[in-house]
Amino acid sequence: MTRSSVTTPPPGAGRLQAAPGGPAPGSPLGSHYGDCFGCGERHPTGLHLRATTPDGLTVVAEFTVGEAHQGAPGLAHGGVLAAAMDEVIGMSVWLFQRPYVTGRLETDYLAPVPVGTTLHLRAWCTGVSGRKAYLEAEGRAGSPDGPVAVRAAALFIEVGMEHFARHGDAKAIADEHHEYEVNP
Ligand SMILES: CCCCCCCC/C=C\CCCCCCCC(=O)SCCNC(=O)CCNC(=O)[C@H](O)C(C)(C)COP(=O)(O)OP(=O)(O)OC[C@H]1O[C@@H](n2cnc3c(N)ncnc32)[C@H](O)[C@@H]1OP(=O)(O)O
Repeated sequence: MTRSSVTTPPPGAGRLQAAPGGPAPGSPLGSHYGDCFGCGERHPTGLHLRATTPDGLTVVAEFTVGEAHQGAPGLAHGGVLAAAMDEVIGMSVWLFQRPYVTGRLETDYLAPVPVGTTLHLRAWCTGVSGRKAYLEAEGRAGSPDGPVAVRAAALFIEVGMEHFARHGDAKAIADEHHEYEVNP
């Protein structure tokens, strides 16, 4: 992965620790919002990512490229592939058990991805420093050990739940997140 200094953990960055109350190895990771383009089950043309954590420290998910995801005829749009990487990395909020948002996302495109291809996505954390989390992801075509078609490196920033209330739809978030106080 070609990554910048912004997405490279600084010396002394900590490792991701399994958070108390976090998902057990083998657990499915839920959708954070039903209308989310990445993971929402209600979204008509979204990516419909369904993720699990094999070990409590990484996220795996699948995304099948559909007609609604094209850029060039018959091929996935690069922005849609970036969204898939953003989403599988973003699913790590369940591992951290804290809300994070994308600060920076860097993407390498290694091969075109035809409509109908299932991308096997995996994301992992390379370091944590204060509010900053450094994460990487890859998408392999056809099977979990298929050729890597997309890679990404990201800087995610921890926010409070009030971030979503202040900038977004507080009621929609509260309706789906009874476990958190959205507007403290
Ligand atoms: C069990 C858990 C439960 C979770 C439940 C969640 C439910 C809620 C629903 C949803 C979840 C999330 C959905 C996931 C979807 C996939 C992820 C996305 O697509 S997220 C959307 C796209 N991203 C944004 O919209 C961010 C927009 N940006 C911002 O809001 C701000 O810029 C923010 C919060 C990122 C930072 O703003 P500041 O004011 O809080 O903090 P400052 O001081 O600016 O930054 C903190 C540190 O980070 C660095 N930083 C921030 N952005 C950077 C950047 N782009 N490049 C380099 N450094 C950056 C800064 O330099 C600073 O570093 P120094 O502490 O000084 O060392």
